[in-house]
Amino acid sequence: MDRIVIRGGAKLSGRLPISGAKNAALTLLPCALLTDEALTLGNLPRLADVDGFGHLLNGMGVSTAIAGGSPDEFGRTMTLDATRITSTTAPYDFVRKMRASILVLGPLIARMGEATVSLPGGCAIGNRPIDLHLKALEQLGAKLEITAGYVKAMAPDGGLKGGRIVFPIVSVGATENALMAASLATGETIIDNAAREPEIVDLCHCLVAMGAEIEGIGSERLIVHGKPRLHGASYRVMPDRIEAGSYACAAAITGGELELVGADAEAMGAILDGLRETGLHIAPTADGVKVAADGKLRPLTLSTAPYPAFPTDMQAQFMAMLTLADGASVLTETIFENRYMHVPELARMGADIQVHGRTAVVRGVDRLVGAEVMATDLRASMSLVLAGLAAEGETRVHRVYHLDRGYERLEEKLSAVGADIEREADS
Ligand SMILES: CC(=O)N[C@H]1[C@@H](OP(=O)(O)OP(=O)(O)OC[C@H]2O[C@@H](n3ccc(=O)[nH]c3=O)[C@H](O)[C@@H]2O)O[C@H](CO)[C@@H](O)[C@@H]1O
Ligand SMILES: C=C(OP(=O)(O)O)C(=O)O
Repeated sequence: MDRIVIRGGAKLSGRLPISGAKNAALTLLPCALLTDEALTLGNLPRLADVDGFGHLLNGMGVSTAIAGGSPDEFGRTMTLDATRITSTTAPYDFVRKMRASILVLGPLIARMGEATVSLPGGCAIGNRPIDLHLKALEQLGAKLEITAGYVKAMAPDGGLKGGRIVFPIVSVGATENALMAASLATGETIIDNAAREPEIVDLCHCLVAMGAEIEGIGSERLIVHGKPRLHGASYRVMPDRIEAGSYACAAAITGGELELVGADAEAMGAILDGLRETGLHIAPTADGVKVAADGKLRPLTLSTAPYPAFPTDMQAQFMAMLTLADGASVLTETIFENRYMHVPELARMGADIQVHGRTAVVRGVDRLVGAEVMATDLRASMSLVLAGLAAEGETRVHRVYHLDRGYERLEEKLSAVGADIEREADS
């Protein structure tokens, strides 16, 4: 299995391109199932999850053609054609590797009247049930049956009907499934307590480009006027705010300066606020956002919560950065119950972190020391890379496949701005 080897200590500086957003891509790809015309998605990041989703759709009879994308370019354009859907099943093997596979459920039942999708089960960061996805689809008239680890969903005669969905807690994925299904349902659907993440806004804009009618985009109440059919469209995936935030942390932890080319500052509100609080200078540029460290990092207190608050997907990277701050930081994780798997690994590099339930107290230390560390999930992996960039000596991050789910050619991007980092393959 590949490893990432980092010799820490280099200050990063230069221009670093930001890829299309993984979490937007993973909800735009299943939109292809909503129409018998072609959907072309540009700026798709080259990630294991995007490839995996393409293969899942191929298994359903969707053809995928990739245009452009020479090996030295970032991003690709994919045209997906779901003229004939030949299977409405998402098998266990896909869903267990990529939870976002559950996002085929809404589109399939809306267009085909049926879907059989493996239950995803838990994962390294928590339990992650899908009850809210299922309840939302029931509000649109779907009949559900759970057998042998699969959820089998059927639409009533005449298809899904608009309804009222009130989410008891904010869920990104359940809001996405509800939006896609409601776009092809008969009549009006009101979704209350909808997630407001920028990736949801991206999904709404793509659905509108396909002929959907949605009111309240970006708010917690979405009103969808269902259409009998949607048509093809061309849509460009938004920039990845989590990737951009992660590389901003890389500039901060190495005392460097980076221009994040293509980053969208507007979508990064709470992330940039947090970075500013640590003392990082942040300025918009014509091409993106420039971030520059200025002396010792200041500690901070933050809590993860749904957008527009601080995202759980940035908690591990901030924690790595704050291990070298001048004082004690307090981080509280409110979204996933088990998202501190990086703590013992950071501790092996000299970090001083105490976890009490959902809260972690990070006391800044003077230095980190390189070590062999094990990545447990995507953002935990990035936190170890960040620590490695600042640590004395060599860090080897094992189980790199997690990083390949969410960071397009990480070692290439980082070495181009001065990091001493390489991928070591098994001989
Ligand atoms: C592919 C993608 O976009 N993944 C993101 C998405 O995941 P995902 O869509 O899975 O996350 P959710 O927003 O649904 O999860 C939020 C919380 O709701 C709970 N929940 C969710 C669904 C449900 O049916 N029942 C339930 O109890 C979850 O366990 C969690 O505690 O949003 C998360 C929260 O911003 C991010 O960390 C993930 O990177
Ligand atoms: C948790 C994440 O993704 P997923 O929902 O795809 O597991 C993430 O991107 O940090």
